[in-house]
Amino acid sequence: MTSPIHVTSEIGKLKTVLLKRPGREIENFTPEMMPRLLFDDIPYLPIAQKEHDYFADTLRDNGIEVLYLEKLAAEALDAGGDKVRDDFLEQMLTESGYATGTIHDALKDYLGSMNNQDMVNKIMEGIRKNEVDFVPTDLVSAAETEDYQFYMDPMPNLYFTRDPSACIGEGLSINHMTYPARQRESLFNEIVIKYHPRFANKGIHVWRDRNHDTRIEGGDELVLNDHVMAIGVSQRTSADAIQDIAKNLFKDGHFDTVIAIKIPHNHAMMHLDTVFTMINYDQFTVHPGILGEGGHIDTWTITPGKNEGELHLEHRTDLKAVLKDALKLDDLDLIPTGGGDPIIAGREQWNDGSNTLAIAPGVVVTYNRNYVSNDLLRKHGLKVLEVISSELSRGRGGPRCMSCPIVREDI
Ligand SMILES: NC(=[NH2+])NCCC[C@H](N)C(=O)O
Repeated sequence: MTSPIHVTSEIGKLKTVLLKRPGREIENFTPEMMPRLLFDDIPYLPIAQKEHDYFADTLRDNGIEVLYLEKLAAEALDAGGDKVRDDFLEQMLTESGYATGTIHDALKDYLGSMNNQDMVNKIMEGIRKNEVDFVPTDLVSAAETEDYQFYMDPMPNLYFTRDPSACIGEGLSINHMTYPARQRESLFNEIVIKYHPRFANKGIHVWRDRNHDTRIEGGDELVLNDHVMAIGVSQRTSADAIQDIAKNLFKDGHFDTVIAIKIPHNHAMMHLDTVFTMINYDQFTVHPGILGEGGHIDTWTITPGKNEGELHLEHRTDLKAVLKDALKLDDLDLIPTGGGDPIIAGREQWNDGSNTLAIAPGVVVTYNRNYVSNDLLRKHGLKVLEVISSELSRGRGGPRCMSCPIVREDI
């Protein structure tokens, strides 16, 4: 039986990818909510959808099957039946702050009256107080702050499907994410893997599930080849989580090396893939801003230790040398975002100029607005497919963030 998930590199010909078409959730908030929701602006929904459809069409035109999270989630609930739907709803309400109580009951009635697709869409876009038929009379619900508009917050970051889960080999990680704004997202991935007919009971290995306190996000998880991963030590991914997943990958998978790369902990560079991506057998994009004096950066090469369950860590600071050794290459082409010019690099990195999605070795999808980086990629021999990006980029993520590869051909 071939596994429904198969990802043994960042660059192998992409066959199947998971996207989320931006919906009402990306505009269902006010400027005051932006920092907490990890957005820098409020996108204009019709244009964001147009841009996203253009992105999806670009992938389809290149022979890639596009799946949508919102559709898979509803189909998973359809297949799971009443008990699965009820458990999912309870879990979602609990994680939204309503484990019990009259608001819980009112929200459950409200969502419970919908079909699965409407319910999924509604949870994603958020629930305003004024849309639920409910007058609080008990002390706890009456004490809820009146001026806050939402019972359940929107989840505008869902179109960054890269982050709540990551496919690795024939398995995946279903992630406990860092900020409350995104923590509920991976519940959708969990039900898809457990109950969607395409994935359920197919022997998919979950390298690490969402029931953890330590945090990891897919934007930090890069599959370099069938035995080497790079994982960012970042604002979103902790060292503990990296060591935990490394142990599981070494124990039950075909992986023997995890390179942990420490990047600055800030919003513009929240994940490794905002500053570093693999785009060909021996080519990478690198944002010059992550390299310190002399081009150095902290890395730890993690390999299995002497005894079962132990890890061996080697600290090194020459990224190029570390990658060359791990990938057994004589040379490497590290292509600097914005050509290395500090103003252009800063500007283009902010709009995800380093966040390229490879759909085959040497073929990448990028945002058209990063024209300096795009030209440079072409000069380095890459085929660059540009997609439109005025509204999508306001969420601080590019083509790699907006896509979760499910199946790639081996390299
Ligand atoms: N893989 C990525 N770089 N994803 C970008 C996620 C952006 C999103 N606004 C966040 O802060 O979480």
